[in-house]
This record gives sequence, C-alpha cells and structure tokens, in this order.
Amino acid sequence: MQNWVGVPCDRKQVGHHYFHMAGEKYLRALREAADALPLLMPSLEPPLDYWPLLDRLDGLFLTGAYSNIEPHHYSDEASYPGNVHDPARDATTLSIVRAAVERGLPVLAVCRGLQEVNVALGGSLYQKVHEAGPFADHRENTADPLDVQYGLAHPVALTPGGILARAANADTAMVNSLHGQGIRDVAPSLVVEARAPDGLVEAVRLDSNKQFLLAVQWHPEWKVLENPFYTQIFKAFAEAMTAYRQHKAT
Ligand SMILES: N[C@@H](CCC(=O)NCCCC(=O)O)C(=O)O
Repeated sequence: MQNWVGVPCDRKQVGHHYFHMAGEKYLRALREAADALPLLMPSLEPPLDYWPLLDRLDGLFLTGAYSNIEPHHYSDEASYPGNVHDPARDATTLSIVRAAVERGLPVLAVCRGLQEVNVALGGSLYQKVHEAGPFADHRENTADPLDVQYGLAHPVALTPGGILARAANADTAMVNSLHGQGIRDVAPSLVVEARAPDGLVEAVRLDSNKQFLLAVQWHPEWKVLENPFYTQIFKAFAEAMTAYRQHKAT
C-alpha cells in the first residue's frame, strides 16, 4: 500500500489572485524516492482544522520556500525591510508540526521546513546567518544556473548513531546550500543530526526513538535519485511511514 503524505502549501499571489502551491520537485521526490502519495494541504487564514485529516495520513512533509517565518514566532526582533513572509503558511505549519509530534506522525522537513520544525517546538532562528558571528554565507548565487545553485556546496559532519549517519553510512556527507536563515537555539525536544564546518546546525531530529522526525537545512529532493545519500533520506522517511501505518492498523 502507498503511504499518504500531507504537504502544507505556500500561499502566493499570482496576478490578482492567491494560490496554494508546493514545488513540484518535492512532490516528485516523494513519489519517486519514497513511493508516497503527496496530498497538498492549503494554508488558509485562519488555518483549516487538519486534525481529522492527520488521522488518515502516514506522514507530513514540509517543503522549502523563499519566504521566511515571521520573527515574532521566535523572538522580539523586528523583521528587516524587504523580508518576504507567508503568515498563512506559518499559521498552518507551526500548528501542524505540534499536532504531528503529539500523535507520533513521521515528519520530514526541508530548508524552511527545518526552520518551522525548530520554531514550532520552541527554538529560534538567525534572520541573517551571514551577518551572525562566525558563519559563512549559506546563500545560493541566484545568477548561477539551477544545477550550480543546487549543486554540492559544503560538507556536513553527521552525528554518530543518528539517522543521517546511517543513511550516508559515513560520518560526513556533501550537501547543497540555499538559505539565508538558520537555527540559532535548537528547540528543547530536538537534537543535532548534522553541522556545517562553520558550526551552523544543518539538521535535527526528535530526541526520542519513538518517532521519526528529521529536518534538514539542505535540499535532498534535488535530483534525489542521482544522489545515494539524498535517496536514503527519503527511503528512511518511507520506512518510518510504513511502520507507522502498519502500527495504526493493529
Ligand atoms: N527562506 C528561508 C528558507 C530557504 C528555502 O527554503 N529555500 C527554498 C527555495 C525554493 C525551493 O527550492 O523550494 C531561508 O532563506 O533561510
């Protein structure tokens, strides 16, 4: 049986109207590397009541997005001028992450998704990693061709015994890098799964062996089947969803 994965949408204006959308590369990766059925979840405001749907899902997947979480969700700092926000997505994802954790639903989160997981569970973010202390600039050069933007950019050190060290079968891996924000304080219920050479937290998991929740700052969905490490991340998510579905049925 195929696993059903909920994918919260971005809310974006196209022309005169608002649309609810998710990037196709994420949906394809879920189908091709996790053999899952992705189901889009609109981000209306106020948020829809997704509690009954969560009973039917086998997993939750949080995509990346160009928008940034509004800082009032994690600090009293003002947002900087020109910062792009999506308050409808914030309202949807922050509550769904907490609901998913409450019920043990497997979660895989990418880039903005990692930032949402950390904020939903009580952590905080740097609004501009490249202006915060010792960190490198983790942003892509938007003038580069896409294959360069999403190409391997730096190594990450993987926590021994973690989900990612198992997926890579190694203690380091190369990843891409396309983000301006990043984790400042790790949420109390999360542990670090990977760090960049400058010390920035690049991946976290739930500090409990009872539930699969993995969040990564890079983009494993990019050409997922061409990169064995990226493929294994989606396979680990698929295995967790199957185990969860089978347990639900008993
Ligand atoms: N805006 C945040 C998150 C970055 C991110 O998720 N980028 C994704 C871009 C589009 C895509 O590939 O889906 C930040 O800058 O930190």
